[in-house]
Amino acid sequence: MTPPRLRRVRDAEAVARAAAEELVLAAARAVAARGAFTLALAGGTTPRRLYALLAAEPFRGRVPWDRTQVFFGDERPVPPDHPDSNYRMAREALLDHVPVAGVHRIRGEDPAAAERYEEELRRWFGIPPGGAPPRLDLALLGLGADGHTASLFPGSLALDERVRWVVSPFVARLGSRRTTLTLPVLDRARAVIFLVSGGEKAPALARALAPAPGDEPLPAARVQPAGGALWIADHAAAAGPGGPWPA
Ligand SMILES: O=C1O[C@H](COP(=O)(O)O)[C@@H](O)[C@H](O)[C@H]1O
Repeated sequence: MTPPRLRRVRDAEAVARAAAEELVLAAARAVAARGAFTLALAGGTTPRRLYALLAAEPFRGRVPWDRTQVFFGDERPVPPDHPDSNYRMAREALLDHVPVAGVHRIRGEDPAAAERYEEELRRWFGIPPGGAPPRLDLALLGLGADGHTASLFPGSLALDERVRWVVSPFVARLGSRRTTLTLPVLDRARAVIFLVSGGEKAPALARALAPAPGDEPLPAARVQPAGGALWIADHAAAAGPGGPWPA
């Protein structure tokens, strides 16, 4: 397994900028190799700045949007216009402003959201029943202060899912259902980038990158793509105990 890499940058703005540069490179590589760029967006608070940066020059002009297919890592159980919707956040910050080739939202409001999204992935990637999970070119992820990523929360049975690509676990601490890509899909991604900003994330980041012996791995640390995940964190988030981490 390739170990995770950590890039420490000054602040939330620098996290967004570094991630945008990585995204431009991943997109160029994907389009050169396969003619399309498949991207999974993260929800939550941290990636909004990245999306806003990508929607404006110079980044807007550096991404081959007309070859970009946008997917989502997770979604709340709400309709697309709800203030909690990951899709709405991404649409307002980015998708309304760039000419993407395709947007594949998770229908969080639909009780069959997971089955429908798995079918959508299967159809778009042209994978027959029983085939291996899709290989996204880039999956963007966040880190919750509790160590969750996408909607894979600590203690969730969804973390042990090996067959389904998308599941809708009930998250007891939220008292609601979430829909999320599973580890088999996230681990197949050609590149995975975690965006982490703010001191409240420092203990989780430290535990994810440098777990104490015998520590139960946090959900975010269980994402282990073949090429190793890149963690981009600001100084406040990277100030936790346990370093030095692989850089
Ligand atoms: O990967 C993700 O992480 C977040 C945690 O995000 P935060 O920046 O709001 O703390 C998660 O809740 C989100 O839905 C997800 O895609």
